[in-house]
Amino acid sequence: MKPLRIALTKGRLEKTTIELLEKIGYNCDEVKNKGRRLILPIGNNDFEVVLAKAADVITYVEHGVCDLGVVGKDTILENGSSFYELLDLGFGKCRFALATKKDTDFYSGYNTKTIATKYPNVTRAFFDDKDMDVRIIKIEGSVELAPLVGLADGIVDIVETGSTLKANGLEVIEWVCDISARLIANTASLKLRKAEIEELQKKLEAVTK
Ligand SMILES: Nc1ncnc2c1ncn2[C@@H]1O[C@H](COP(=O)(O)OP(=O)(O)OP(=O)(O)O)[C@@H](O)[C@H]1O
Ligand SMILES: O=P(O)(O)OC[C@H]1O[C@H](OP(=O)(O)OP(=O)(O)O)[C@H](O)[C@@H]1O
Repeated sequence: MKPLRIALTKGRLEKTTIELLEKIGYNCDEVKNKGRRLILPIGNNDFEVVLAKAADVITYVEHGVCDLGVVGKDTILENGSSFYELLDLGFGKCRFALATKKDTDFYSGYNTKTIATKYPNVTRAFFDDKDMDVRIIKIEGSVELAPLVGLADGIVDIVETGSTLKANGLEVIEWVCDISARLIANTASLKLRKAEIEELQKKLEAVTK
């Protein structure tokens, strides 16, 4: 049978994911020495690893070309729908927050507020929950800039240590939700390759508790 294929989010989550796979006994030397290769074997050809941008991990898993994925809850909330979330892997911990310039009374006044974010769907759901109409502007990065240059009244963004907010004179006015890395599975793979997937899930569970 073909090895199970796992899509891993490259960047911030990459190193810890590889460390976890090594901790449960799979040799990841090929991934660590990948060069420009995009599909790598791990273990004794037990799995194939694909390294992809976060949102693409979900696309590959949803389309069934990858059986499993490791991706942040932020990406799942923003993009995800038809796959199973199997496990909270307990790393990549950060939070979504609503932040503004320090000492701003964000909720005062009757004018429609403008929010800049990389995560328009998460932002829409957050304000819908409050029955609050906001204008959302999609930004691709360095979201903290938007209130500083006068583009937005606030931002919804990821906060980990809080140092980016602090360095730019911004503060959290409300926490939106917690984020961490998750193991996800394609719905058909979970039925067809249940035993193999459950075995991996159990091993990961044992080291992430
Ligand atoms: N401080 C943080 N900022 C952003 N993401 C974080 C942070 N800490 C943990 N994460 C998690 O790491 C994941 C990957 O983040 P990373 O910045 O590597 O990629 P990205 O968000 O796609 O950004 P880029 O477009 O710069 O590659 C996020 O989706 C999130 O789950
Ligand atoms: O609370 P902190 O520890 O400061 O981390 C949070 C910052 O890190 C992320 O940005 P990233 O470095 O991914 O750059 P980006 O803004 O270009 O996406 C996030 O969007 C915040 O800006």
